[in-house]
Amino acid sequence: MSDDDVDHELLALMRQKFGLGRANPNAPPDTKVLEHAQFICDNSIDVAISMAHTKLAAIAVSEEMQKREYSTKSWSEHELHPKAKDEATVNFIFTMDLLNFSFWSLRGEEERFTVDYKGRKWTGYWSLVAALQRALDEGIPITSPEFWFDGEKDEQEVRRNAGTASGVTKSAPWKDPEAPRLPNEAFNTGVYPDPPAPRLPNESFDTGVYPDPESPQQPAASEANVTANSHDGSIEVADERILEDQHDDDSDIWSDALEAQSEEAAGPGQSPQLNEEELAAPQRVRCTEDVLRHVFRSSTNEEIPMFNLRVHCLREAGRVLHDHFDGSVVTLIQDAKGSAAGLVNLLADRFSCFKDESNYERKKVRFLKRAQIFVADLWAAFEGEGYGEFNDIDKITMFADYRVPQILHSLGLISYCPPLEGRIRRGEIIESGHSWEVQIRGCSIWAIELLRREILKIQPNAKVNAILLDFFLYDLAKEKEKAGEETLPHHRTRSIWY
Ligand SMILES: Nc1nc2c(c(CN[C@H]3C=C[C@H](O)[C@@H]3O)cn2[C@@H]2O[C@H](COP(=O)(O)O)[C@@H](O)[C@H]2O)c(=O)[nH]1
Repeated sequence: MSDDDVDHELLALMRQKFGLGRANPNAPPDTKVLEHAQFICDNSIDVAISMAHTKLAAIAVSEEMQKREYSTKSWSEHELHPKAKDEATVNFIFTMDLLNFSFWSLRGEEERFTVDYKGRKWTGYWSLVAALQRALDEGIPITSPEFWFDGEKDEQEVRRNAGTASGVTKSAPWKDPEAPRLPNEAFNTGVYPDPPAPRLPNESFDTGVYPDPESPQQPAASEANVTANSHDGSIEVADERILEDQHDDDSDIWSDALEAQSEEAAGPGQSPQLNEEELAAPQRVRCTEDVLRHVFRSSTNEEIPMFNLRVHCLREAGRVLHDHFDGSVVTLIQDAKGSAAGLVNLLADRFSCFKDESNYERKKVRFLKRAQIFVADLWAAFEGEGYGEFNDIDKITMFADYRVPQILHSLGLISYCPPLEGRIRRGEIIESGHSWEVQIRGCSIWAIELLRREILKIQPNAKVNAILLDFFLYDLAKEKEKAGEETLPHHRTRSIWY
């Protein structure tokens, strides 16, 4: 670091020591996400924003949004989104955005995690929404916090009865049901130990013939999984195959635990069988991992990505809501007193699984993607009224996921340095927290802000904010993907945050 570089850590320390720049307790809440996005963009060397393309996109995007009459109403028009303006919808949206991350797959369209619902096959984000709707149709109360909270106690009882708690090797502490928590550094780095790699196709076990790792459908050698070593916080990049071997080594112990609870999956698309009592009275079903595997069952060989961590998110949210918000999401919303930024900060402060932060140039930066999209989904679903009424909704920024940066790149608003573009084009995983990932996320947020400003320059009365721009561009990205118009693939980072 050269002499004239600002040492942000030292600056923050001096401010704290001399009470300078201390947040005014009466100031309106601010998430700092937009400020940090501008800081990242101003200091990015691998990702750039094109103002020329931003100005052009402002014309095209505003015209298309006007043509489609794009508004908060568009949210409820999606087939799978809940329509009622009630507390059940609040709970649905909270559950959805608690788990709204990492749906991309190393597998082809036929093999990737897929949910069959209402006669259609749903993948990606929509597979999550479909799985939740399917569970509710089956009478499983998957969107109620007390269900997740009570399930944690049930789970420990089930495992104690199965006598597996002591049997799980310490080499994978996150698998040990008695382990108090995921390693703290996992929350700090955002890199979580991957759940056991998906099992190989069943026929491999029957025939003993395993797919040739070099064969085209296998992930490229460089597409690795990233796992956090829970002992020293280091990041190990393990090849997919190595991870599968590890999984096979541990799987006896791990699958013993599951078998102790119920029959193993009867094969692709079949979940562990719920017992007659559970099937007859699903509303009394307990939220054990077995039941969650049933909820998130796939019609292919791939289970929902990062299953363990999704369970962890549900368990933590159930505990925090029970301990601090009377077990109610509505109470959580009311505690924010009508402030969108206040609700985002409340989520980030109270729920570690919403605390989506990173470091850039020795400064802590906040993205808070799922906390922000929760507030945005509430605002859109309730059309700015009732549980969706906020006095500062325009403080919400774009949600730094992996899909919108892809369309921003295809529209020319953002561009990548050749090594980064090459890595994305080859589909190689970028470690969570890597400078490249932080630059993509920060510059995408700032690009949407610049786009919003350019639209208001040409249409001062446009009803547009970062949320509607983001929703519109996400939907546009999915339309392009469906039409096979994808250009550069999205960047791949296995992350719990987005
Ligand atoms: N920035 C942004 N990211 C979004 C969404 C949505 C869906 N929002 C719905 C609600 C209103 C809109 O009209 C949408 O219909 C999902 N995601 C993220 O994308 C990824 C999933 O991608 P794929 O694997 O292709 O399904 C994953 O990180 C997920 O968290 C969005 O709107 N904005």
